[in-house]
Amino acid sequence: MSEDKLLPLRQQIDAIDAEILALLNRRAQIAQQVGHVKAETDAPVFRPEREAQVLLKVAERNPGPLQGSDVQTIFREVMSACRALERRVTVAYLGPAGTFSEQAVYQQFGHAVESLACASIDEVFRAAEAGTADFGVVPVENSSEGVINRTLDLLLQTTLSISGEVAIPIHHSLMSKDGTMTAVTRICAHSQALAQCNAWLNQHYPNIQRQAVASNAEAARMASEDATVAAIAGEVAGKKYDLQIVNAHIQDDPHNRTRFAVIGRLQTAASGRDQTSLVLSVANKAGAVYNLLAPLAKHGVSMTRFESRPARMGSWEYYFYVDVEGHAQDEKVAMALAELKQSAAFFKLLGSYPFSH
Ligand SMILES: C=C(O[C@@H]1C=C(C(=O)O)C=C[C@H]1O)C(=O)O
Repeated sequence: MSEDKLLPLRQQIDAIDAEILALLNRRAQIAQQVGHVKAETDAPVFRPEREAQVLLKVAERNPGPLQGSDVQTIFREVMSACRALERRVTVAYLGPAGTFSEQAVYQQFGHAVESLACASIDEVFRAAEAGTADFGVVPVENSSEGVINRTLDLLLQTTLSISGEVAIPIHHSLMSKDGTMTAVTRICAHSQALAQCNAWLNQHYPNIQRQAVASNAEAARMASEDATVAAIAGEVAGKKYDLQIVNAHIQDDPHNRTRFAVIGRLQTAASGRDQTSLVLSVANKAGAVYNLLAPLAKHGVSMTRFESRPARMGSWEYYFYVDVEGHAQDEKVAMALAELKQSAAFFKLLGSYPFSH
């Protein structure tokens, strides 16, 4: 009988689990001591650069057979639980619960956090600015649909810094109460999700009405109460509202991803593999943008992102959202930024944080 063979293997697993448990709690005791040291100087509990280094190291050292990314998931939660012994940080996000924003919170902080659902991106910023939350998580850009304008506008004004970045794959599913489309007369989702599934919907359900609602989670809630509504949402939201999947992964781009910024009062220290975000503008004259960016090339700093937004002052002027490789305190980045600041009409450092892709 296979049970006879399983028993000794399971006994070995039990013994290993006891060792893991003891080691986890030894780690937790040290984290508590770290917490006491930090409390003496009112130092920040969450240190994204240190957590990024720990995650990088475990993936590098991982001998297998466990996959590196799975080992990182485990350690993210270990650190989250250890950190919660120092203090449980509060993180505001664009709610309701079950959205991809909530998933982004857990991807950055693990599950041992207090997550605070907010009704709008503005409210996430306000919560972090007022100190109701230690951090906020806001969407910045979707790989299919482009930037989230409201976030870019608020980053321009805020006193907060970007202290981290999370990118998560966005997989949309079509879901209904009974897993069929028989009774369905309306497909509901956030306008971004409808746009990201546009070609698929045109092909499969060209005659069913589409309705944009406040969030995919709201669409899922509606579908759970009304058999004539199908929702497009992530599977987490579907589970939360007990929906059945009609079709999984219906987004037009299989690599669809959204980047989120972690915003807070913390200015993240260098981890060794970092990225820096800034906003610039120049006077409206020939060659101005070219000249503006020259210091980056001069100091060998790579630009990884360049996005423009109209300044909305009636003139055709733009704000440029630029990401560069490295930390603002790295020598060559510091020199390039000092020169950029000199020549730009407007310069704002949004923050430096661990590189996450
Ligand atoms: C233990 C610390 O505090 C937190 C928890 C960490 C961990 O569990 O490894 C790492 C960084 C901090 O976010 C620390 O700063 O070293």
